[in-house]
Amino acid sequence: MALVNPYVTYPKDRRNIHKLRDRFEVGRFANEQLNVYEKKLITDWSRCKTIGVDPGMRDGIVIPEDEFRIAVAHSSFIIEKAEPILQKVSNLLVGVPGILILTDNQGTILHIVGDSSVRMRAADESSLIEGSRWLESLAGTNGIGTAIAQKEAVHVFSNEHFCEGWHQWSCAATPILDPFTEEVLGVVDFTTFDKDYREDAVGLTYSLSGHIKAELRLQLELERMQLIHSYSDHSSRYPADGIVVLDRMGRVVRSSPGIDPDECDLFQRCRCEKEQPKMVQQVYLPGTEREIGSLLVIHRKKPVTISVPIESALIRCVATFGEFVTASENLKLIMERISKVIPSDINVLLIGETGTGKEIVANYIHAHSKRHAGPFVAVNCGAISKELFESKFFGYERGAFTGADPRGRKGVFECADGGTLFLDEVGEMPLEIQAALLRVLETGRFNRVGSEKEIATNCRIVAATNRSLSHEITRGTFRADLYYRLGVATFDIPPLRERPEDIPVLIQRTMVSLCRKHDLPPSNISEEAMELLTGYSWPGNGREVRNVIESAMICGGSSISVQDLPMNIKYSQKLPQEAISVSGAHLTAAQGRSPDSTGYRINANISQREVHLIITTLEKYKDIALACEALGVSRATFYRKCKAHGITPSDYI
Ligand SMILES: Nc1ncnc2c1ncn2[C@@H]1O[C@H](COP(=O)(O)OP(=O)(O)OP(=O)(O)O)[C@@H](O)[C@H]1O
Repeated sequence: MALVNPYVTYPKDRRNIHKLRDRFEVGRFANEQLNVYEKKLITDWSRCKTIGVDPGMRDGIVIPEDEFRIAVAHSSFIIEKAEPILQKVSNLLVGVPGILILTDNQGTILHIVGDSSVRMRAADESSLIEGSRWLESLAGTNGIGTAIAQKEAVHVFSNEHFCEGWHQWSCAATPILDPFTEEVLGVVDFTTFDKDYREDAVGLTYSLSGHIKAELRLQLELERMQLIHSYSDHSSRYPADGIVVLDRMGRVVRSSPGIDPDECDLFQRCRCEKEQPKMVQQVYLPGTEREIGSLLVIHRKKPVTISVPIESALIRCVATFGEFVTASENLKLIMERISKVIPSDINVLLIGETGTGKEIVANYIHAHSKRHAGPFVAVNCGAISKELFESKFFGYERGAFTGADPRGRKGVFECADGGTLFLDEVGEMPLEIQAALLRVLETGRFNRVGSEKEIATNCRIVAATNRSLSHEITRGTFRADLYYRLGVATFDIPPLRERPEDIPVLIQRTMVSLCRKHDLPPSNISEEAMELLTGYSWPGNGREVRNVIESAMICGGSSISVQDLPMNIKYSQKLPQEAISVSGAHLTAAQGRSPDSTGYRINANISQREVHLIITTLEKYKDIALACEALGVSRATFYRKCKAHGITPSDYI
């Protein structure tokens, strides 16, 4: 805001203004050479005349009391900040015959401080009191109204005022602007009798307005942060709906992607054509009763719900651990505990169903450990034949066996030297190999196949399994001593069905990453499709999410609807919580954990559904690898499930 307004920059001369006003009244200024200041006065007076302001006005317009109360409530946060500032300055202006005035953006006087005799005469002679309104359209050219109209600092002196009733006053005024939007929020005015006119008065209002604006900035920043926090919080609580948060002035601070605030009735007016919010909440400053804005939950119009890529609040409330994301409070705690053991270099065992993200957790451990500059070597123990185990793990010397690389080869222990060795599906390891692995873990040394020479190894082991190793120990298929060596720190990664809040999160993440991978435009997902996806039990966890979304995106283009989902999801029904936990127990049992020890029954319906799913997928793809991919399970899991259900895959290919 620059001090360039002619009301400020031109010297005040009552006689000249008087002459100009006479010529204005008889319309004799048309052909005259007027300077910028005179032109400005003529323009402003003409505007007042055109809109019908009475130049003979002697009393300001006072609004009804209840209207004034509303105006005060509406500007309470400005009053709160401005009042102490004006009071402090007024205390310093001892003996100065003037009053400091605060108004709202409608020119309503909210607060007056200063010389009591000036204040009294202003009230008596001009109704210049709290509750009077000074917009230019009501009171003609005047300090308050003209500062609002021109959004600039002004100094309206004596007979520069359009109405005769204010000619005895001199009013310096500066608008208070919103620190973020630069909209006028109110005005600071300094009024004296015209005989006490002080050129520096406008400087006073200018600096007061700047001071108030700075205070408001701090306050609004704080409120904005709180409003955004409420938005994030509600977005994760109502993932299927749209959220709009408004600040205390009713301005939109944030709205969910796909929700157009213009399409919504943000103030819930009756008989409104626009979308009515299904929930409205006031937002308060924490620990206070101070209302800082409101939050609206809006039912999303079908079919579009979630847009990708988005800066969604849901995503924002999600914790990320490298590639691993979760909105589940329980899983966040587990991940935090994992983070704590990373610096210690101890071996870590991760237990969780297929596709729960164990490998990305292992990667996270490596990337954040002191070994991060070393190699990360992942080995799927379930995919290596018994015969090749030794050579794969320990390497072999030249000519060790027929068909081997004639130059010899390093095993994974050597490859992972100085880094992390990730042993996936460690529960699938044959007993003989377990003994060899245990030896290496105990001694830190091994021999290549066909060599007498011992090699030292220096790697951290992160192992993963979807089996209950304690159950395997009781069955005698897993060595207890190896279990204790591997599982110095053991963590359970819960399946997706036990943390349904992660389903939309993984869907969104997957859509964003697939958009990037396939160079696709941002995609949407219909509400019905989203409902089916969130109600599904995801036996293949994150991997299955990826497969389903990838094929749906390829089929459905930029908008995924129910018809793009696979049959098993399309015809799945949301399972009641009880059934979901039974289903969990069933899958756990199938993976080797004891159903008896957990006391769960196997639900025959769910078992049947799994059988149906495996068979129809096999019949559709006629290929085990493709069927595994479509189901989102590893080959080992697939075979385990076939075995558990007595299915012979070759019967259906
Ligand atoms: N919480 C998660 N955050 C991000 N991606 C996830 C998450 N959970 C699973 N995924 C995704 O699911 C897929 C499978 O992840 P990963 O291979 O790490 O699972 P796993 O538990 O090791 O499976 P397996 O039993 O076959 O070893 C990956 O594409 C991964 O990106």
